[in-house]
Amino acid sequence: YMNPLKYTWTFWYLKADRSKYWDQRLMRIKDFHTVEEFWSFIDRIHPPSSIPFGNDYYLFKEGIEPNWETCKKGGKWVIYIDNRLRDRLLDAYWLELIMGCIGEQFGCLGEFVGGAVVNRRFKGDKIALWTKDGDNFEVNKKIGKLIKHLLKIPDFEQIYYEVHVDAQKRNSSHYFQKRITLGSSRNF
Ligand SMILES: CN(C)c1nc(=O)c2c([nH]1)N([C@@H]1O[C@H](COP(=O)(O)OP(=O)(O)O)[C@@H](O)[C@H]1O)CN2C
Repeated sequence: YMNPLKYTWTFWYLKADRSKYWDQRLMRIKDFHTVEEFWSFIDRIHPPSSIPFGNDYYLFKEGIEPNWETCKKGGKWVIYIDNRLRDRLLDAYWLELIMGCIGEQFGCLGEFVGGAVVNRRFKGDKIALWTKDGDNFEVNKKIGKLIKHLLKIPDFEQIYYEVHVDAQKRNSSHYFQKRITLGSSRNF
């Protein structure tokens, strides 16, 4: 007897390939309806720490494509992984976050969750949780606190919320627009 998931989740993979447009590089890989299906897949693929730089993993609810167009009203909590700690933290954070998603650890706030992302980047890896309503400060703040709890991120470590509208506008002049910051700044 298989354990059904509350939602169906879809795994996407994005390969770094400068010769293709971004949306042509995003590949839908597999849907999961049960816990067993999900873990047998996750156990078989490379962990984030061993995929090439420039590649991404996405685990999103079925029907929600992991792109700004589909999620235009939304935003994302971003966790920047310190390069010195990437070998220890990247895989651990990713597993905690995807377990939190499929395991409905966000409780009634789960309906606001779109999915989880890991960006493998030479300059520094990132993990993100996309939420559906970029302007719902209360909900997003509660979700941010749950992320820190689930991933056991120390209080002083900062995580940031950015809305996709700002991410789209970002270029050399714009920096990451921190709509919400959770965590006390290091320099007290
Ligand atoms: C429909 N469409 C084009 C489009 N639709 C999208 O939804 C979308 C993009 N483009 N993205 C492109 O990737 C670059 C890196 O973002 P990054 O988040 O990987 O972060 P890095 O700067 O590589 O660390 C973004 O600057 C953007 O060019 C990202 N993205 C989500």
